[in-house]
Amino acid sequence: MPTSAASALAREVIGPCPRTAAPLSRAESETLLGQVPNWTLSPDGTLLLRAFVLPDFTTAYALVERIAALAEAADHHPDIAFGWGYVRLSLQSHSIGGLHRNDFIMAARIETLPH
Ligand SMILES: C[C@H](O)[C@H](O)[C@H]1CNC2=NC(N)=NC(=O)C2=N1
Repeated sequence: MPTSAASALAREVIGPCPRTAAPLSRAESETLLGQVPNWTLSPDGTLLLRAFVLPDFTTAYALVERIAALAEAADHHPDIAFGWGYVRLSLQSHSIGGLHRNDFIMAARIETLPH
């Protein structure tokens, strides 16, 4: 179950991310991670990562489809790798080469999906 903090984050609006916006600092990202505890930061702090372990290929693909629909609705898209029994996600705000609050909102929305 998502935490209530994750649910609140999931309801925030994903807004524009100007190229001039500063990426979140590691400290800011670590604070937001508290609201999406299944996610981790890449070592350089520029990516927000999540791995799902699933029973088989069809279940993994079904989750990918749900994530893709959410991403299209939000116009904010994770990189997705999947195969038999796994889905791996990587989020970044490409225009700034790092993390923005939008990435954490998207992560929280993904946590609301059944899996
Ligand atoms: C024009 C369009 O809004 C942008 O290319 C969007 C699309 N989806 C995106 N997804 C992600 N994860 N980061 C982005 O910077 C991004 N930019």
